Amino acid sequence: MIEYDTVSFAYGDTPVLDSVSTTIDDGEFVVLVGPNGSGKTTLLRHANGLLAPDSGTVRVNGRAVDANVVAARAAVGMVFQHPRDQFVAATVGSDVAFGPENLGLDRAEIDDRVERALEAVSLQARATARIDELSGGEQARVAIAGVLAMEPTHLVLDEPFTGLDRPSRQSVHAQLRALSRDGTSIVVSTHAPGSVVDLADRIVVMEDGRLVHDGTPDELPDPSLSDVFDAGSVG
Ligand SMILES: Nc1ncnc2c1ncn2[C@@H]1O[C@H](COP(=O)(O)OP(=O)(O)OP(=O)(O)O)[C@@H](O)[C@H]1O
Repeated sequence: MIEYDTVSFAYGDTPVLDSVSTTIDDGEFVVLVGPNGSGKTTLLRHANGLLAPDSGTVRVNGRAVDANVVAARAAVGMVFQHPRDQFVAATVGSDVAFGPENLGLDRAEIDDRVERALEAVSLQARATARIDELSGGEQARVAIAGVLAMEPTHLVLDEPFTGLDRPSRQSVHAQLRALSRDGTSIVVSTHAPGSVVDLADRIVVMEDGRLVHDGTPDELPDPSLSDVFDAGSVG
């Protein structure tokens, strides 16, 4: 469970988060929607201690993130906006192995994790492929596999559909749906919700650093949110 309790944050003199409270339950699929600059990335980066609140608290599995950043990072896997920036190796398998290798696991356990992570994103046949030869959708799935190999209980994806064509998006959607069914909680941020909303248990809408809507997809559309939902539809 990830709990945001009245979290406020500013970059220097620029306030970005204004007393944000919401909880992501275990196994829940949450879509975080908001225009560019509304504070989505800033909010997500608090979930594993990349940023710390000026006031309020973020807890992961009941423990304050700033009291144990290592535990929060183990529990919350993050896929950033441009997966390409996240790769550290030339081939799929070696990139996915990088995280578990840094945990100091033995080789058999590393190989096992890589196999399971690639299977979870249906890329087991591409383990020896060069990452720069993959499609955008396959690269997004490799980034997800790299995080899954760390065996997080929560997966947080910041604008994972940017630059993906429709088949690639559908493929990533399918993988996220499967992971969610297997019990991983998932948070996807997007400025252009589109069809990812169909996967969500809950939609959280941000505007200017505040949560302006937090509810099930059935509770949408709220006419006051039409600007957000008209902003685009790529997700
Ligand atoms: N490192 C930083 N230093 C100063 N201001 C920042 C920094 N990162 C983000 N901001 C500002 O904070 C505000 C919120 O940015 P944030 O990236 O969290 O929003 P977002 O909703 O994720 O938008 P986007 O989809 O464009 O990433 C914006 O006004 C942005 O310019």
